[in-house]
Amino acid sequence: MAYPIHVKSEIGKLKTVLLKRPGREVENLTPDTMERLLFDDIPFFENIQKEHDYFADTLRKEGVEVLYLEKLAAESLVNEEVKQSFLKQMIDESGLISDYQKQAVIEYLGSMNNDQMIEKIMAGIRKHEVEIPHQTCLDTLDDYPFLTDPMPNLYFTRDPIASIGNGLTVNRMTFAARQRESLFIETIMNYHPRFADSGIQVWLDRYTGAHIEGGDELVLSDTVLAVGISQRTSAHSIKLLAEKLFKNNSGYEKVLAIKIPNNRAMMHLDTVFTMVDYDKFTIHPAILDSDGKMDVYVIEKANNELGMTITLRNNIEDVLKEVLNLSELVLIPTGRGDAIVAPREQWNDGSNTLAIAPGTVVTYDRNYVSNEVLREYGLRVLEVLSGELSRGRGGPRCMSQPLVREDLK
Ligand SMILES: NC(=[NH2+])NCCC[C@H](N)C(=O)O
Repeated sequence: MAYPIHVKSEIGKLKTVLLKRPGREVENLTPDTMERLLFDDIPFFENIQKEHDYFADTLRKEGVEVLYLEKLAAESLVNEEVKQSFLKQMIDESGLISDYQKQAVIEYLGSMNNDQMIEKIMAGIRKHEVEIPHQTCLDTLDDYPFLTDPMPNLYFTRDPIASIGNGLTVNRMTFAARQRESLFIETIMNYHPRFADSGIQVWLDRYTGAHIEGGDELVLSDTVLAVGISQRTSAHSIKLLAEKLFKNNSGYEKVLAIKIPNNRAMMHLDTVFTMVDYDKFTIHPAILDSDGKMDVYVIEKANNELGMTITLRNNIEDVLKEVLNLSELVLIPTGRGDAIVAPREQWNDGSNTLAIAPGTVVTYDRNYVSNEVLREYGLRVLEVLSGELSRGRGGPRCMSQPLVREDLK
């Protein structure tokens, strides 16, 4: 049977991917809100859309089926009851204070067709758009222009979800700015005809008591995962994920919990480390200490009381060789490891490659040194436009969620 989700590696030929075209939500960023909404600058709208279309076309030309989150979400709400309960939950999670506000917003959105409604929820709702009874109540009087916030990070489809084997994690995200994103995913998985009732396993849901984001979740093989302990993913959530995978015949038997620095530039593991071929990885040198070491906790399925053993190691190269049965392995340094080039290109996601087949990667054109190094190592590098997309601090891996990859031979 063909599963709607089937991802057993980071590099198997990509067959189906989930994207989100940047919409009005990025036009609703302002200098006052961008930091809280996790942006470092305001993108030029027309160009960010063009660049994203170029990215999608690059994938299509390589034979990848491109699905759009916004379209799937709208198609999931055909049933009126489903639509109403989705709307209610979305509005409950949108930070509105009074019931009057909530009711007025639900009525406003409910009067639209499903495509418009999804677009509007994602874009955010300005105060002047909705007439609210009892407008004099204090909670609508401040200067803040939005009733519900825009969700400008939606084009980073990597994060609210992670496909693992024939299942997924629907993520409880760290910052309020992104938490509603995974409600779209949950709704699609439960109600879209392509996914509903197809036996997809949910390894963690968005109500899990610990946070995790897909940028930290790397599927190294059909038995091994790597998960970053990062600004966005807690060690506790990795333990919960390992437990769930080990107990439920997922096929996964090892999880590498990789500790990375907690800062803006390196918010997720995939901003500093990605797999690009059977035996090749990109790595940002700044995650290694002066001896070239870092903390890697190897979590293995076991027949003990915990159901697992946990061993602290510090040589990532040795650990990767062992768990992937490789005699040799290449770590390719971002920006050639240069003290200026590496941090500069990493900032614009020079380490954040999307592998679409073993040895074929999609990268941002601006990171020309890192791209050159990848080519020197024999990789096929497909460059995409990055003037505006990069302002959201995410690259090709962040902007894509593989749903189906071919198994490796
Ligand atoms: N997988 C990733 N590295 N995603 C990058 C997400 C960037 C986004 N602005 C955020 O801060 O959440």
